Parts: sequence; structure tokens; C-alpha cells
Amino acid sequence: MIKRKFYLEKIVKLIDTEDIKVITGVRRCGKTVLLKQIIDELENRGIASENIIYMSFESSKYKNIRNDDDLDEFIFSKTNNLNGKIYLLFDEIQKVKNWEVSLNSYRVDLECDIYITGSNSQLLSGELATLISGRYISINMLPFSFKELIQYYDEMHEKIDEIKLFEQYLSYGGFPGLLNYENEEKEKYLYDLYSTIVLNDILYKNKVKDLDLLERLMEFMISNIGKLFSANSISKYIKNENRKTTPHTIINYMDYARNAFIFYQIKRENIKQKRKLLISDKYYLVDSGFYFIFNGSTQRNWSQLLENIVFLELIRQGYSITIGKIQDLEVDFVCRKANQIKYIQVSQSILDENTRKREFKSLEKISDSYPKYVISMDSFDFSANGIIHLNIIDFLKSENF
Ligand SMILES: Nc1ncnc2c1ncn2[C@@H]1O[C@H](COP(=O)(O)OP(=O)(O)OP(=O)(O)O)[C@@H](O)[C@H]1O
Repeated sequence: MIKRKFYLEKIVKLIDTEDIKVITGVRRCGKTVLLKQIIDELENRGIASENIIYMSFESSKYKNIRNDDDLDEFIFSKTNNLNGKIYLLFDEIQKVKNWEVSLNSYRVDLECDIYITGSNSQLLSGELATLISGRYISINMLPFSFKELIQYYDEMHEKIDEIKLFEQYLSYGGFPGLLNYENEEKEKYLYDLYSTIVLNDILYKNKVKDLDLLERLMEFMISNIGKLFSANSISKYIKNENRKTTPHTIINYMDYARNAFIFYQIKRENIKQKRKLLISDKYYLVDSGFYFIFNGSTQRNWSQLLENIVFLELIRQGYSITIGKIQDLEVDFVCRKANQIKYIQVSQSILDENTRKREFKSLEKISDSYPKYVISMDSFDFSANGIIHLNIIDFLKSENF
């Protein structure tokens, strides 16, 4: 197991703070392993193991703990005779009914520090969420980044060519569990994971009735990542296939998929007109592996994939992102962090002069002095009119873009 330093550093700073630490993220991105790494950190600090209580509600061991009363009975019996602070780590807490009531009472009645995980962004939006609102801090996890993939092979002492590794990352993405499998099995792993999310986290959880429509919508969105659409335009497209639907249904299904962390929805802004937000949005995937299962190796649109990978790295690095529109041109990403703005275009290659002109054109139209970049797979140094070219691998390897 590699240490997820990026997330651990954030969490370690929060140990012993009052807030409940909430770790969310798509299924199988590594939340359980991270909880175990937090436990290691607590033990390294000399905390007695009996004061650390880890419970995974996916495990049959706790199948009898179904609601807040069951959980309270268990926790109070376990902690009755303990001295000192107690560390509670609950994996997939949403399986326990009214869990918010329990956590709220532990905060008051026990000297404790609490960590929870969940794979749905609605974890903290149920009716009882107000009990802990304002008393938690959440950390959203993603599958492995390219840097973490390099770290993984380094720690395995496996020499691997960086370009080959990048190609592997482009195709299969960064779900950590994939690394236990060979190529053909990777596809199956991704497909099984995708199906579990669609069935359990979207269909059953939201009582979706039309599985066929849901599957068609997901396939459409995954194949069209990084393209502009609205619920109306998708609804029209799907109706053209002789299926019944409404924009309202499409909006609901897309929300469910976002809540399961499959997609990120990004707004579009007009850079010139006072940054006004526009109607249609873009969607990006939580991991490019899911693109692969629908688009195989032959039909892949590399620019789309690169854009998705750049997007993921930007949100990992804490940027908030919109898509930019300037006159009739698009700027792929407008990135904001701490009063700074950066503009980014992503292109497979800018070796061809016409492509280069096209990619630079929208950035050249922006008159402010914030930094502007074009990221591509090319590996030459190039800058013109204040626009800097970056190689994608260098970009992904940078600690602080
Ligand atoms: N840091 C890591 N290093 C190596 N492998 C990892 C790491 N983190 C996770 N994995 C592997 O990825 C898989 C999924 O990890 P994990 O169970 O922690 O994910 P999860 O987010 O808790 O999943 P779920 O939401 O389904 O409970 C496991 O096979 C695990 O071994």
C-alpha cells in the first residue's frame, strides 16, 4: 500500500480538532485504506489501540448494527472503562440509520475524535444532517493521480518508462485496485466497478425505475465528456432514439450520477461580460478508466481524455474551475485559487501551426495579465505572446502548478 501523502497531510493537521472529519469519494478510490493509514498515524503518536475504534459497516461483523440505538449500545459498552480520548473511525457510516444522532451525542458525551467515510455526496444532506452541520470538515478523495501512480511503482521497485505509464494512466485511469490486475482483467475490474455504482449507488439508492434510460444516459455522458450540453439537448437526443424522457428526468439522473461522484459538473462563464454564467455545462469523469470501457482503444478521442486528466489534476490541486467563453471562442479551463486566476487550453499536440494558432487564439483574446497556458503531449519548450506551453507529464508531476 502506498501512503496517500496528499490526503494524509490534510487529515493529520486535523487530528484532535473538534470537527468530524468526513472523507468522501467514488467507490473504491481508497477511503478504507486511508482510514487505516490514519490509524497507523494515531498509533505512531502513542495512542493505545483500545482507544481506537474502527468499524466498517460493509463488514458482516457489524451486520446487527442497523440504527443509532444499536451503535450507541455498542460504542458505550466498548468505551465504558476506557481512559483518555477515544478515536472513532466509521467506514460507510450511511448504512446505519440515524447515524447523525449518534455522532452528535458522542461529540457531547464522549471525549472523542471522529472520522467517517461515504461514497455519496448526499451523506450530509439527510433530514438529520442539521445535527452536525457546521461541525464537520470534508475531504473529497479521488483515485490515484499520475504522481501517486509513479510513487506506487517506485515503492514496488519496478522500473517503468514514464511515457508508457502515462499511456496506461490515459487508458485505465487511477483506481488503485486496478494495479493488482493484468490488462485484460483491468477492463473487467472497471466494468464491474462501474456496474456496481450504477446499480447500487444510482439505481437502488434513488429508486430509479428506468434502468435502460439510465444506462443510455450514462453511456452518452461518458462518451461526451468535455462537451457542452444541457438537459434539454440530451433529452432531445435521447428522444430521437425513440425513447421516452423529459429534461426533468435527465436532470434528476445526472444529479444522482454526480452524487455518486461519477461526474463533476462545470459551469461556463463569459470572460468578457462580467463573468456572467451561461446556461449549458460540461461534465468531466472522476476517472478516465470509465471512458475506456465505452470507447475501447480504437474510438478514443485523446483530446477529450487529456482534458479530463488535466481537469482532475486541477481539482486535486484545489482550484475551482469554470469553462471560459470569450466572444465565439472557448477557453478550456478558468482556474481560481486564492485570488489568482489561471487560464488553460488543452490540446493533444500543437506541432501543427494551424492547431497552434487555434489553441492560442482564445487565450490571446483575454486582455488581463493572469497567466495563460497551453498543455499538450508535445515535449518542446514554447511560449509566445505571454502564453506558456507545458508538457502534460511535467504538468501532472508538478507538486504545485
Ligand atoms: N494507498 C493504496 N495503495 C495501494 N492500493 C490501494 C491503496 N488504496 C486503495 N488501494 C486498493 O484499492 C482498492 C479499493 O480500496 P478501498 O477499499 O480503500 O476503497 P474504498 O474507497 O474504501 O472503497 P468502497 O467505497 O467501495 O468502500 C483495494 O483493492 C485496495 O487494496
